[in-house]
Amino acid sequence: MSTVVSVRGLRMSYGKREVLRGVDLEVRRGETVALLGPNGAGKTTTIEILEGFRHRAGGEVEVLGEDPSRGGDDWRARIGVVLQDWRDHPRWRVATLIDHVAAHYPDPWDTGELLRALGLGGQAVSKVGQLSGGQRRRLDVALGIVGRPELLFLDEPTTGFDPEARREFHELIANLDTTIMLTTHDLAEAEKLADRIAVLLEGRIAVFGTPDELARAVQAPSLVRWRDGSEQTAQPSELAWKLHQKYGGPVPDLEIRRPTLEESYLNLVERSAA
Ligand SMILES: Nc1ncnc2c1ncn2[C@@H]1O[C@H](COP(=O)(O)OP(=O)(O)OP(=O)(O)O)[C@@H](O)[C@H]1O
Repeated sequence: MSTVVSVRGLRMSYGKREVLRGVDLEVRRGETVALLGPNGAGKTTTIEILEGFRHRAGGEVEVLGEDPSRGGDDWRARIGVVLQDWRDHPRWRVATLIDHVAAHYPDPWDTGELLRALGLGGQAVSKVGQLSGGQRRRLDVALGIVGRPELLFLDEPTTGFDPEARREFHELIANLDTTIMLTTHDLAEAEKLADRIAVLLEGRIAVFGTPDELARAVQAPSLVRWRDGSEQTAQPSELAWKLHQKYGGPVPDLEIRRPTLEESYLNLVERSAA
């Protein structure tokens, strides 16, 4: 599987404040990677460096085979970007704006088809400034994918979506045939969309892997419940074995619940803050 994004020892500072202190990351073609981390961890900074919008202080970065700080128009046309906050063109009509952006790409989506796919079919002639927050966000996504990018960056894509819009958006993203890198604070979203999850903490990637690998690496406690009690433990099979011995056979109503992604994540963040 080929590598689409390769980051080695990425460093970035704002003034004297060092935000990224050696980020290593690799995204393979076709996969969806979620970048998680607390507020201010440097997720947007990382994404903006990969998009070529920000110059790094150090380290090696390659996106679609090029250094983003030197990427030209052809390179940029292969990348789709959905920024966190994009407030412009209030007077443009939705379809006109998409047509305008689509004209910059060699093989764009058909505007009507794209709007329908994003649940914006009824807003084609609405002015951008009159859209609701969720509709505006979907338009951001439309603008990010209209050029059928090989690599799509989504920075907190579903902020402000209602549950139905979020579900529809997840279906759309899951069906996109492209490599995706997204940031989110929604753990359920990361679990649903991402093949692998990277957690950015204190300027480095603390853990990178599937949700299961993350849970194993973090070793957040599992909950063991049985008829006569319950206990949280990082070694559930050990406890189950002890209980087995204590009962002299099968443990009545034994249940082992592994940590959710959210529990693993919070455990990791709390440990780093301690
Ligand atoms: N242009 C800038 N100038 C100075 N400091 C900045 C700038 N952009 C970001 N920062 C600082 O760098 C740190 C990382 O910011 P960044 O936006 O990358 O974090 P984030 O992980 O995306 O946060 P959030 O989850 O809140 O979006 C923060 O402390 C932020 O205040």
